[in-house]
Parts: sequence; structure tokens; C-alpha cells
Amino acid sequence: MTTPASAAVPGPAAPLVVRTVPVDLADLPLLDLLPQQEPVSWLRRGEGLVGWGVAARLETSGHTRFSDAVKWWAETVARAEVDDSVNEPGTGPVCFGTFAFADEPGESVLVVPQVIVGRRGDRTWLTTVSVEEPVLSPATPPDPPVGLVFSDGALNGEEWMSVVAEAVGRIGAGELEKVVLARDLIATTDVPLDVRWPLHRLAEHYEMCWTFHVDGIFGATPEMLVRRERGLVTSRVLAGTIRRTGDDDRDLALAATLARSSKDLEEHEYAVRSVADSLEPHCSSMNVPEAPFVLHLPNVMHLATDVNGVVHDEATSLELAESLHPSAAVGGTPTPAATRLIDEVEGMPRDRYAGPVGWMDASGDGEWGIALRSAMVIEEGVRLFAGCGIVASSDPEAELAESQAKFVPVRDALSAG
Ligand SMILES: C=C(O[C@H]1C=CC=C(C(=O)O)[C@@H]1O)C(=O)O
Repeated sequence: MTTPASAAVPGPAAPLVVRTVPVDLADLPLLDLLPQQEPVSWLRRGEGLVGWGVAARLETSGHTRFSDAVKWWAETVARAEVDDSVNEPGTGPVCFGTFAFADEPGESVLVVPQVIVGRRGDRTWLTTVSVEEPVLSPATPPDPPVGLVFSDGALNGEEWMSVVAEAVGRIGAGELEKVVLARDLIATTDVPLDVRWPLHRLAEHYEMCWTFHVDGIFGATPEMLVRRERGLVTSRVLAGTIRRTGDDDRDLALAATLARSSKDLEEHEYAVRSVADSLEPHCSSMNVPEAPFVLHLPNVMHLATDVNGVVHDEATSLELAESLHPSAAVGGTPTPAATRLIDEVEGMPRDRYAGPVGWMDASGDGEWGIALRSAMVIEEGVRLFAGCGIVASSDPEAELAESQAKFVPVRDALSAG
């Protein structure tokens, strides 16, 4: 079912009036433009999109959440009055989306901001949607979190390790090959979080990741579920992790260990296979590298594979994201057995953690990351998430340590110092 969030917000019935013009912002970081109210962001290395205000919005849920969103967006852009003098991916009408991991529970949202500013290479543009052109200038700086206190989420460390042990047993018994199990952490704050605070810090420290915020879920994801651009499709698949020590020489040795680790290579292979198998029906040709490379992030290193293809059908980036979700980087292998086990033992709703998050333009081009290294704004503060791929040889204690390392980006970004 498609329901606009409020009666004041035009749904697909009221045509959007969209205008994109080039702007010159010199070197002003796009994040500096974001006001505290209703900010959205999708940025990597200073490029991407930010926006604010709500010109149109869709909330949906259940197993039709992706098809509802695809239909709503097609209807919205079909009726829009568009004047786009820049004509790049991400200009003209653009929606931002965040999707629940599972059919139940969780709301999925598409939002069309009133103002969007984009940057790609040396081009910067402003898109307005049914509003006057604003004067673009730095917004007030973000406020740091007040009274931040972390506590266990649904399970404490010991309990989560027993769940991992249970999964290892079930894998050993032949029920499935891999499952990704996640845990959460609660951060309470004395006043509502100014989400721009962690966004600035994530963008600064994790510049090789996509720093996102859409409707209360934010983070810096290293994993691109799918990018579709002018007929080309790319997916960055990650699975297999080792923590960094902070000592460069030791980290290089660890990277070599990761690249040879049979446990991590097995975990990675499942994830690459799931992505390649889902993309194949949409592609006339594909390149799936035989061996992964090691992606170095400030907190961890991952085995990574970039899968590329040429799309031969009309599938939009969001339809491609739907067919890829949940990949074995966040679900498992085989997918049905893995998602059943997640439901049975994880002990918490994932909501939008590990679901697709990103944006799409009127042509269907867009980028959908996996909402990892992420947190959801909740009434009491923030709920952080981290998950780990479990295979037959996984050790619960090592997985707990890995999950702690995966909390680090958001955890550090929330600290006031
Ligand atoms: C599920 C997460 O990471 C995935 C992505 C990269 C490496 C992973 C791993 O090694 O377990 C996970 O598959 C997470 O960060 O919450």
C-alpha cells in the first residue's frame, strides 16, 4: 500500500516541478550545506548528493516494499515537470530510499527532498523540487551528542556468542553453509541526536565508504549492493574480515593472512556467487574476478570483489537491488535457510540494518548500498548494528571481536571529542 506521510506532502497525484541548474560552490563540502531538519546524504570522497526538505514521500512495508517503491517512483517521475540543464546521473528528479531487511518488521521509505545538491568531478548542481531556489550557504554547524551512554542491545556478548555457536552447530549438521548473524548496541542521549554530527565524522574518517543518512538510518557503508549507470552495473561484494591493529607493518601481514584464509575465502565466495547469480539474468556480459582484493578501512580489512556487467533489460537500479537482496554478505547460503535461521536465533529485529539504502534518478540509474556500519535513530538515542558471516569453522569469540570492530565507525563518530 502506498501512503504519503502527511496530507501536506504531495504524493504522486500532484506533479512535482523539478529544476536542475549548475552551481558554483568552489570547494565547499556538500555536508556543510545540510540543515539540521530532514537532511539526506549519500557521499563518498566529497562527491554524491545531499538534500533536505520533503517534496514527496512514500512509506511502505512487507514483501511488496520494493515493487511499491518502483511503481510509486515511475508514476511520480512520469507526471513531473522537469527542466534539467545538467543531465548527469543524479540530476533531475531524485529519490532517496531505505528498505527494511526483512518483509517483517520495519518500514521502508522513499523520499524526494525539496532541495538536492550534487557533485560529480568538477560539476556541481542544484535541484529544486516544487520550491523556490534557495541561497546555498553553510548551515549552522552540527551539535555534539549530549549524555551519550552505550549499553547492550537485545543480547549481551555472551548470549550472542552462544547464538553463533548454535549457528556453527547447525552449519556443521548440514542445515546450511553460511549465515550472517548480527547484534545491536544502544546509545542513549539526553537530547535528540543531530545526525549531522556523526555524518561529518564518518565522511572524514571513512572517505572510501558511502556516508549516508536517509530517514533516520545513517552510517558509512563500504559495500555497494548495486550501481546502475548508463547501462553498466557494478556491485562491490565484501565478506571476510580481519581487524586492524593500527601498526602498518603488522596490518600488511594481516592483509596477506586474510587473502589466504580458507575460512574467509569460503565466506567471500558465497557472497560473490549470490551476487553474480542474481545479476546474471539482467546482464548480457559480466566480469566476475576470480580472486578478491583486500579493502583497507581504518577499523578492519575486508576481502572485496567488484562485479561488473552490461545490463540488457530495463531493470532500474532499485529492481536490481531487490533481486540482489539479501546477498550472502548479509543473509547467507542458501538464502531461505539462512534467513529462517536469522529469524529464529538472532533475537532482534534488524529493521533497516543490512537493507538497501541509496538513491535513484528518473532514468532508473542510481546507487544502492547495503546499510552496514550503520545505526538507526530511535526515541532514546541510537541503535547501532554489526554482523558477521558465520561458516562451519567460525569461532564465536573471534566473531564477537569482529562485531565490536564493526561498531567502531558509528561508535567513534558519535563521541563528542
Ligand atoms: C554484515 C556486516 O558486514 C558484512 C560485510 C563485510 C564483511 C562481512 C564479514 O566478514 O562477516 C559481512 O559479510 C556488517 O558490517 O554488519
